Amino acid sequence: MDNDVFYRELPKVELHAHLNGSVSAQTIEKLISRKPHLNIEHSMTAIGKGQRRTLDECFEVFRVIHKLVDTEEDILMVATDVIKEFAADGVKYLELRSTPREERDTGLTKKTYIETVIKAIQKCKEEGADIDVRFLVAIDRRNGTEVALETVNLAEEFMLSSDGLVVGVDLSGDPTVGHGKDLLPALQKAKNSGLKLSLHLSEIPSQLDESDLLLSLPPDRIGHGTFLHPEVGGSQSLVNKVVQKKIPIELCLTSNVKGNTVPCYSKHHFKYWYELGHPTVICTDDKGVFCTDLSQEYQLAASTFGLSHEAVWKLSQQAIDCIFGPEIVKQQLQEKWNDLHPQLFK
Ligand SMILES: CC(C)=CCNc1ncnc2c1ncn2[C@@H]1O[C@H](COP(=O)(O)O)[C@@H](O)[C@H]1O
Ligand SMILES: [Zn+2]
Repeated sequence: MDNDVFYRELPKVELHAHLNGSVSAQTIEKLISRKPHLNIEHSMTAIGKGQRRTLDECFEVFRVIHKLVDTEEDILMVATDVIKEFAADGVKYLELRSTPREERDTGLTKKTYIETVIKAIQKCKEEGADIDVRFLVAIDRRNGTEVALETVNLAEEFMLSSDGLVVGVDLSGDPTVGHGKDLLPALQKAKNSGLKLSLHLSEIPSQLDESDLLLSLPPDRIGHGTFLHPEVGGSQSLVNKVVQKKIPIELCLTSNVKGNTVPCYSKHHFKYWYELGHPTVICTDDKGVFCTDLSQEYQLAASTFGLSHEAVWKLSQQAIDCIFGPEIVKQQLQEKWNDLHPQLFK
């Protein structure tokens, strides 16, 4: 089997995808044609092959995309397109995350924002897309304690009313802004109410105290964890906590290389955690902004670290254990993987 075909056909689980960072070039074109007066060009919303940016520049890209995605219609289209693209890439289970924005930015209340994403998930299901999609409501760390609490309250409400679609909360946003200690009460509240937590942790150096504090919750999954281990200025005690609590880490290779927090693919911390035998899940982060998809990320991990097709299969299958969806969904996915195995390894 052709290598590209193998990676596309490989059934995959995507657990770390920010909605507005996942918007494809085709969808951006549609948005630009809806809003020509904004004078936005596609080069302003994506970081191409071989290009790298500072973190600040990356976050500027999100501001541009947010200008393009500012009505209910836009959000519905963007979410629908993103879900269908993941499905076309062989993703069988997706946890999408997105930050409900302030009403002044979108004309939508935060509640309607979440409802619109849920509507897109339901629409894709009705249209028969072969993908199970769940939603994590995101907290932008720069907005502080009160907004975080407001977001958690909404997530709690939707956890009960969305028929199991809202499963958790994400903590993300510019890691150089704000401190986790201000968000701890909101995150603790979310956890107490049964929401799962996926937290961006140690995405930049010198966040040891914050990481230590947030690990005490503990989170159910970690996003990036780039600077947790001692080889890059983290600490053995942080690593021990993550290992003892078996907290899965979501790893996004291209995002970290293009965002300049990792010097090159071969120095990516995938190697460190994979060799420890710790649960790691390959993810895209922002497939639109970083011009990638999940098949490509698996392929890059395999070619960089010399993984066989069998090892890659195992990696994608082990991701099932890390989902926030219920046990029954894990079983269904295991069955799907078992059914598809002979096709890929004939
Ligand atoms: C800068 C860089 C290398 C990005 C990748 N690493 C990231 N780190 C933290 N937060 C992120 C990252 N990528 C996306 N986000 C969050 O996701 C948002 C975009 O998706 P959404 O509007 O929540 O639907 C961004 O505004 C930001 O809050
Ligand atoms: Zn992220």
